[in-house]
Amino acid sequence: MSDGQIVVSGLTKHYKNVRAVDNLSFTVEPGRVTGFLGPNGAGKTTTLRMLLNLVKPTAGTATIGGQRYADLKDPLHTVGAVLEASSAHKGRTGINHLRVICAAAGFPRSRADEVLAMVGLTPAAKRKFKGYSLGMRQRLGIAAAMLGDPKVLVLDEPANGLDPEGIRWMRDLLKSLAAHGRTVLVSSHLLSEMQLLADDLVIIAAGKLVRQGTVTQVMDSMAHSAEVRVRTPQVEELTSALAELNATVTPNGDGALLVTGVDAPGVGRAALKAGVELHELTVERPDLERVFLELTAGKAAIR
Ligand SMILES: Nc1ncnc2c1ncn2[C@@H]1O[C@H](COP(=O)(O)OP(=O)(O)OP(=O)(O)O)[C@@H](O)[C@H]1O
Repeated sequence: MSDGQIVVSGLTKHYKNVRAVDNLSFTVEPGRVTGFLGPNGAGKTTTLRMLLNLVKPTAGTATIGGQRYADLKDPLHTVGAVLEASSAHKGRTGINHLRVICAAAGFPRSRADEVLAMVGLTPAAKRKFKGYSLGMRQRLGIAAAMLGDPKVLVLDEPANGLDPEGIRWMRDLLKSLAAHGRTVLVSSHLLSEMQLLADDLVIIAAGKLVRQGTVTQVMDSMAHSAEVRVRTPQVEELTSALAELNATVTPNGDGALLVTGVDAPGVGRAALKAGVELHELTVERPDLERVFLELTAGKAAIR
């Protein structure tokens, strides 16, 4: 087993009336950014907290490189985590916040300057934490997580509070950390962001796994919902030919028809057979936003 592989197996957390996480299993590979997606209340934070030994599972295990967090020999060099907008002593400067952690963890003091530079906060090093914007606090949180140069990075909704430029910066940083072999697990409900950032996706709803795979695999698994856009001067003939195949045909308003239930070759064959002239035949891939909504629709309520 690889050093930085995360394996979640049968992980379960029941609170009094809520199955926050329900027999959840998935793996997260090193060298890749994995997006951990789910609607509000899906159980993402609870899962990450169990992985980091901050919440005790009702059942199941979560391991990093084959070991539970509690059994890691050198946790600070193994896992760095940013669980919520970083909190720090309000009157302390950014650099001092990091130096305090270095001192407590036995890291060299110079490491504080290195990670501060890594997150682009050097110009604000001597400003007090209370004057930091939410985006700057997120950056400081990441800096703190990177102090031990960990193999695994776990971030809960790191894009929260970041402006578009901050989000781009975060994306580049996380991708480059993964490209250097680290395991990067990022929770989010920002699907558009995950589409740009993640290599792999783990999608949960109501505490349960709904999909795991590469971004492309997850999209392909939803291929049945792909629509075929077709344009023809013989709308009625094509519509009735497709109706025989039980396809659903919806006028798109711009003169095109949107067809579901039959793939593009099927539409082409039906048109040929019916002697219908086609002016356009395109597959409209569903975007991740739609895939995600379809996968998790209705699940948030049944808890
Ligand atoms: N300490 C707790 N006691 C009782 N219920 C809890 C506790 N922590 C979480 N829950 C419940 O467990 C479920 C999952 O919560 P969790 O915070 O893990 O979801 P999430 O996916 O991180 O959601 P969000 O995106 O809103 O942060 C929710 O219904 C939540 O109310």
